[in-house]
Amino acid sequence: MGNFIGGLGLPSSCAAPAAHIQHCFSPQTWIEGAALQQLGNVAALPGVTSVAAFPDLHPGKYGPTGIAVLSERLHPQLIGNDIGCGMSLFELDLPLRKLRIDKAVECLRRTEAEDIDPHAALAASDLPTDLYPDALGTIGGGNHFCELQAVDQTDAAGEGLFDRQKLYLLVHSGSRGLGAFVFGQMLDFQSAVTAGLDPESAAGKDWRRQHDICVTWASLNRRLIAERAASALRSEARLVADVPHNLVRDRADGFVHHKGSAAVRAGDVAPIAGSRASLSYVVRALNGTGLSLGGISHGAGRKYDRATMHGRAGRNRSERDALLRNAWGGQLICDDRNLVIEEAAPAYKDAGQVVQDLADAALVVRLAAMKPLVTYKKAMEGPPDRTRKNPSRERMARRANHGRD
Ligand SMILES: Nc1nc2c(ncn2[C@@H]2O[C@H](COP(=O)(O)O)[C@@H](O)[C@H]2O)c(=O)[nH]1
Ligand SMILES: [Mn+2]
Repeated sequence: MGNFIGGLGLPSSCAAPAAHIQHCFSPQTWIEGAALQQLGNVAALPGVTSVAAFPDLHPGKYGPTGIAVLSERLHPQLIGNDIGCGMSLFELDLPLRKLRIDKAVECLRRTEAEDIDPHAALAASDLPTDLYPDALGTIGGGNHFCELQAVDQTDAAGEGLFDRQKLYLLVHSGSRGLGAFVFGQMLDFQSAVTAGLDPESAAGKDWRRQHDICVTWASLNRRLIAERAASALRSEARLVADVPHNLVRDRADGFVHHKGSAAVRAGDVAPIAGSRASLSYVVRALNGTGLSLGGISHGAGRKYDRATMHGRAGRNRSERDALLRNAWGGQLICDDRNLVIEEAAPAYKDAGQVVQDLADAALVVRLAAMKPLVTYKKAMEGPPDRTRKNPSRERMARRANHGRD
């Protein structure tokens, strides 16, 4: 067996003819060489027939982020552990003029303490009521967030859709420990890592069934986070858009794997996140997405990895203090000093350029630019502890191994 390359687990000796790669970004966009190498590896995976790469493309642990991949086989490794991760945008029935940022910070800090009934929510979503109930309505670590936003600018195509007097919530989260558990099981199954899964095999069907559960759970999670945040702000949240970016979708000619690419259909409204100290955008997907495998960017994408950021930002106390505020008077809630640095705005590409590239490729039309007012980020979490006893995890394992009970 050959060497493993690019973190993809693809043996270098299985050199299949690489699939066509559609580059949906301009020369102005920063793309790391390592990401392009990983992209080439993806195109050579068994069963892969077409790949689209978006301007937020950057290297990842198991392959690049910012891609859509059409394949006749299922490749769980392309999706990774945060199955169903996505961005959801909500409008709050709270006027911007009433906002006191310091007060909102205190309220949003209590987001995860707000009362919810996870069992009832799971039942209403046709999910088992014991499926990671304690994790529901929680943001998770890393670059997941819950952010209070206001409209900075509306574009002609977005006129009437966004209210400059209102507040909005952008929630980025996924399937938490549930997705990590499903992916962890897959990593134990080495052949899936290298060759992917036959969708008709028992293992393929099993992963797909668990994947679908994770996608539903993750969407519910974002909704409950928004409900909690809205309740902490004494307000109600109305869903504007819920767009997952780590999942598989069916097509007549195979399976489209979205890894860090928003899964859209023409006409859909989708958020494209920037950073906590730069603008995020809302776009409408155009017919051109038929040619990009139904994918567009969901964020700006990383420019610098976490380790590199420690030499670039927050090098002294005043720099670190400055990282807690932004140009719109916005504030960051984050108790993890490392995360404050690793997630600083310069860690990310320019979301404005990302949107411009997508518009130039006739994939989207811009609707609005949104400014960050309060961003809530949670401390980084370690890798999932797969040995700890957890009743709902064990039930999930039983389901995975023996089918539905
Ligand atoms: N508005 C904000 N956007 C943010 C923040 N932190 C990160 N980001 C953007 O989200 C995506 C998430 O990428 P993923 O690969 O983890 O799904 C990232 O590309 C950034 O552009 C934030 O605090 N606020
Ligand atoms: Mn994500």
